[in-house]
Amino acid sequence: MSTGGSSILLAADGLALKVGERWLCCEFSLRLAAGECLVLLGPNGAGKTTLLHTLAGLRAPTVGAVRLGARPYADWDSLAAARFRGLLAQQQPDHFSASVLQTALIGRHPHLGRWGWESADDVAIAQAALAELGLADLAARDILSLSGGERQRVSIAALLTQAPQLLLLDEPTNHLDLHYQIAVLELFARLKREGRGVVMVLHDINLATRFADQVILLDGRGGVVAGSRDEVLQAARLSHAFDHPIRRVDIDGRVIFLPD
Ligand SMILES: Nc1ncnc2c1ncn2[C@@H]1O[C@H](COP(=O)(O)OP(=O)(O)OP(=O)(O)O)[C@@H](O)[C@H]1O
Repeated sequence: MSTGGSSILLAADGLALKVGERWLCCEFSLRLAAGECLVLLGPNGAGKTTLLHTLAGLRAPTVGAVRLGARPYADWDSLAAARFRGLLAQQQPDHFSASVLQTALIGRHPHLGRWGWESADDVAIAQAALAELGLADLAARDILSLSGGERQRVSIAALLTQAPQLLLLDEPTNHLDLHYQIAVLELFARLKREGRGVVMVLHDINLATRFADQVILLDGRGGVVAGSRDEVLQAARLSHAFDHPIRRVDIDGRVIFLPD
């Protein structure tokens, strides 16, 4: 995949991943430029989260190299890396009571000075992020009292509060109703247009069709196809990867993939 001359936020060369004795994907490369969205697709257990965590620098690739901006993760100071890229994890472990605002403020930690105190500006950034996710009225609520969808939106607000250049999102639509699924993906699309980079794991092929510029499709058997959205999202490739017949339908100028 090539993205011309614009600023590269994330690159991987000759990447291949193995867990235990099983290869999740054979070698491939990627380039993600500012202003682009890459979607990772594939069946359960194919390796999407493992790949996302590798791209986030949380685990080393089995083969190949990952670069954040122009440098390998090993050359990054951990706080600087946390200001550059942020990860929305698939599950949020909540063990202790905290307010929604305090939880969103965790996103400011990589930005705080040596004493670690949040300033009024940090609080304003967190409050704006909560408002963006429709959570302003819940700012004082205990995080342990929230519904699944509300909790997911707080996690997204914490990521916006972190304000990284590159957003790595593991199933960002988890727990969200239809309205918020589209709203959060539109929000990430806006951040992308403003010059950030987005990498996200999705299960919905039609949301991938709508929001991706590039796609990496893992087939769960070690096969991987990486390329532009239209190169990768083809009925035959998707049917093979998901081991289920999938048809392409064109409706009112939009492409829809339907499982038989
Ligand atoms: N430490 C490990 N040892 C052995 N296998 C592992 C380990 N970690 C992950 N796996 C396996 O690697 C595979 C890929 O897991 P991963 O979570 O990346 O898949 P995924 O595509 O994100 O799946 P899902 O769609 O179900 O979330 C799974 O079969 C998982 O059980």
